[in-house]
Amino acid sequence: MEQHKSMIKLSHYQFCCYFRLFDMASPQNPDEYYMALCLLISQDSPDTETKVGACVVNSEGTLLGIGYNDLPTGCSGQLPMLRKKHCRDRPLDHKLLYMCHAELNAIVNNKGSLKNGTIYCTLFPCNECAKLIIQHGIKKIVYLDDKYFDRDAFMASKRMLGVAGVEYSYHPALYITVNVVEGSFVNFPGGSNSKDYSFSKANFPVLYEELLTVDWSSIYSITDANNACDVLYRIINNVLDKHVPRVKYKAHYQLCCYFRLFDMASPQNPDEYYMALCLLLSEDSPDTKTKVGACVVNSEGSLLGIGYNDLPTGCSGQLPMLQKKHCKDHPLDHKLLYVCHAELNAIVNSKGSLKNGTIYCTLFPCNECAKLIIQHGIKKIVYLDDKHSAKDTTKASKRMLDLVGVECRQFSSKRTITIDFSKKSVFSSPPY
Ligand SMILES: O=c1ccn([C@H]2C[C@H](O)[C@@H](COP(=O)(O)O)O2)c(=O)[nH]1
Repeated sequence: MEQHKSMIKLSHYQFCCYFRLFDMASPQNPDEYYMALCLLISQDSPDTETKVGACVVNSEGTLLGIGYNDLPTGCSGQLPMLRKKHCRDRPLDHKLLYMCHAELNAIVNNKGSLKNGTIYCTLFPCNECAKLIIQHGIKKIVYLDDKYFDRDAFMASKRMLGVAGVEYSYHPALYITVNVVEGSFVNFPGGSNSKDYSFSKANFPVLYEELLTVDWSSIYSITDANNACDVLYRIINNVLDKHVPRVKYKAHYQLCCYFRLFDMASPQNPDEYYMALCLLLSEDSPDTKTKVGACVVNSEGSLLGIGYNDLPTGCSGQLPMLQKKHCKDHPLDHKLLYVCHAELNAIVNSKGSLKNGTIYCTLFPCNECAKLIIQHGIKKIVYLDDKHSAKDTTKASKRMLDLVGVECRQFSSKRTITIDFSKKSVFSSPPY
């Protein structure tokens, strides 16, 4: 039997495990399987310093969404991606103002319910991602790296996750040696600090056949491990495209009965109607200084989601809501680390597609909300107040929204609408 043998030392754990995707509908070791997928996904990130991958899995163990850190859809190559030290004089060019995190992208990509699901990520989620995770009902995080553990955003994240009862566990990394032997088996024997994988032709026919089509000689000649990884990555991607659906979509349309209370399918003046709703919603916010309301409407004008600024679900009364000036000595008690913005809540609450839809909000959305708005395909923002217009976060938000052509319109009206429950009526000043 002719034998072609290739030994490739992989410094990237992902390639070895990723092979398992081909023949395993329900992975024997889901943590390892999905973490390998995250690592592969992370390779697509344009961030040259920190590439992050994430995927979300529902309560039944089905993969529902994948994502990596990237600029918002439509912004690639048109926004700066600088580290803080490279833009000291130009704070508006800092990449973190614009970058959509891998976790956000995996969650936004997902089309099913994530209630009681799991998120896998190569980096521990920051506080903004933790808000999204909690609001989506995800109950477990498996992560690989925690390199920013001492930053406020990450300490706040753990604090919130702990209060909300989201479990998180560390996944140990492995280093693997790949060994391919044509004609008999594909073997992934481990060295020290690694694990053995053996794939027989009988058990893994698809993978096996595909690997035999590879010109391994081209890989023998590659001495540099990263180049070898690139070659393998391309091969795997080709095979994946043929054999494995990347994301399983699951439609989940359930409109909240609450919306029917208003009983107006197509309001005469949608902007006024939805802004009035936002103002009503904002009244429920526990933030005593700035109460914000938001709602999202799909491309056909149907109301799909509502929200106001509040602590993540399950955290009320258990996390601080202090203004910056009241927690100078305790920066970890600052409300902005924890509060889920009204826009985020409206988007997360919504149960249908927001592509080409509109978001109504009482305050101009910040950069974090703008990322969510763009990634969800929302094309119009109607806002009432722009009191934070001088902040970098608002300027960065406008820069991104402008770039991708999201229309932003300020709503104004001199009208007064009074709802009098005792008289069971609504009074409004002209013209209605
Ligand atoms: O786009 C936005 C921006 C802010 N919020 C919320 C978050 C906070 O609860 C307040 C802002 O507090 P200030 O004391 O005015 O800084 O508004 C939001 O929901 N959406």
